[in-house]
Amino acid sequence: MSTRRAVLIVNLGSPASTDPEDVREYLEEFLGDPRVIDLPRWGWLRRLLVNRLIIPRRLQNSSHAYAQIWTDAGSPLIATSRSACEKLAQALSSSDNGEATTAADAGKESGAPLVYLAMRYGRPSIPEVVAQIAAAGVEEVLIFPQYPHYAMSSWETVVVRVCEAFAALPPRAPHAQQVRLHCVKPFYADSDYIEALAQVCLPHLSETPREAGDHLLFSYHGIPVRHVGIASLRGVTARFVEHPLAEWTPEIGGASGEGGAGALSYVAHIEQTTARLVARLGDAAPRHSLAYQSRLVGEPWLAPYTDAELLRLPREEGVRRLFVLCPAFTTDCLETLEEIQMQGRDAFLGAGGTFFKQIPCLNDHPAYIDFLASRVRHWLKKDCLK
Ligand SMILES: C=CC1=C(C)c2cc3[nH]c(cc4nc(cc5[nH]c(cc1n2)c(C)c5CCC(=O)O)C(CCC(=O)O)=C4C)c(C)c3C=C
Ligand SMILES: [Fe+2]
Ligand SMILES: [Fe+2]
Repeated sequence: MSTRRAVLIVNLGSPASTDPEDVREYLEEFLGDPRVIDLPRWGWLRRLLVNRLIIPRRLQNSSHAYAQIWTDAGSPLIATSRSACEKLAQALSSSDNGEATTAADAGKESGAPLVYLAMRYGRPSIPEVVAQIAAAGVEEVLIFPQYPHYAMSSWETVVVRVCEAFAALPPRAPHAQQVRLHCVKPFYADSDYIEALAQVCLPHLSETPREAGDHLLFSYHGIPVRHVGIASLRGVTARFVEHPLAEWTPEIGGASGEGGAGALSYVAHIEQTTARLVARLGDAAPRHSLAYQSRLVGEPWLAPYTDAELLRLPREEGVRRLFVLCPAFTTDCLETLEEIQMQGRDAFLGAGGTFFKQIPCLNDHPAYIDFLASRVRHWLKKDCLK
């Protein structure tokens, strides 16, 4: 009998609704994650700071921002992630490696890998989806965090939470103790990922004739400067030693550079994505620069800041027409649809710009589905850890 396999796609997640109480619950889970807000070290003091100071100050603005982007299908991030999962399952089912089915078809017997979707915060939660995976008798799981770049607050917290959820399954859960976990590493330089970005960008860049003041801004989600190079294995149990984090342990905390000492550097990953995409776009890309968005107050975050750049570029660099690409987000979400597409556009046009285009994220674009399917096929061929 063939091994039962599943792919677990994990994205960040959204509140259940734009109601301030749902947004509060979501932010409490998100900002209560010690890999997101890691100071102060004492849990009780951190919870006090997050729940009594940070969240009350953000709640009204966050709920309003979510209301601006909410659709009939709910959160764009969740709806788009669902669509990408369905398309991935379809793509795999037409491949040579057997058929894949979405988790909704799990009752039907087949040797095919199942495709599951979970959110790091909110629902469908990682523990509930992990319980479904165990109940389906799955023996091998490919964790696929939807983050191209390593950060403790994104890729790592997803992987650790999945490991914790498997470890917490009751011992009698079917196959709970035998499930083998593998994981897709941050894919910042993967040629299929870069190609997918190029396929999304090119039509937008060529939509209008090129002009002298054109500029392409790469806007990545920021993190506190202090987080660069931090990685923590807390929560990854010895049972999951096949996990690539174990393979990377000696490299954690190193300097920048690919593959060697800086394998977990967010900034090194971002520079690689930018350089490779610019090389791929060639003459199709106008002048470009890089900035970091979505910072919280309280300590220095990676700079330059996108909001400041949106004012500086027209005022000091003579930029008139701006394209903004956000490659840290695989799915359009609050940070692209509201912060860039709404607030960013207003700021840039108000500062003298004449044209503003937010290039969509990869979402469920066929080239992104090709990339997802290609990573899964590598795993099915058992060479995912090479
Ligand atoms: C792309 C990777 C992400 C990293 C790294 C990241 C780090 C990080 N984020 C916060 C605080 C917030 N982020 C918020 C929204 C948000 N963040 C990401 C991705 C990354 N965050 C996404 C995809 C989203 C959008 C979710 C959606 O529902 O559409 C928010 C909530 C919105 C708000 O109130 O502004 C907060 C807060 C920190 C502190 C951090 C690293 C330390
Ligand atoms: Fe964030
Ligand atoms: Fe934001």
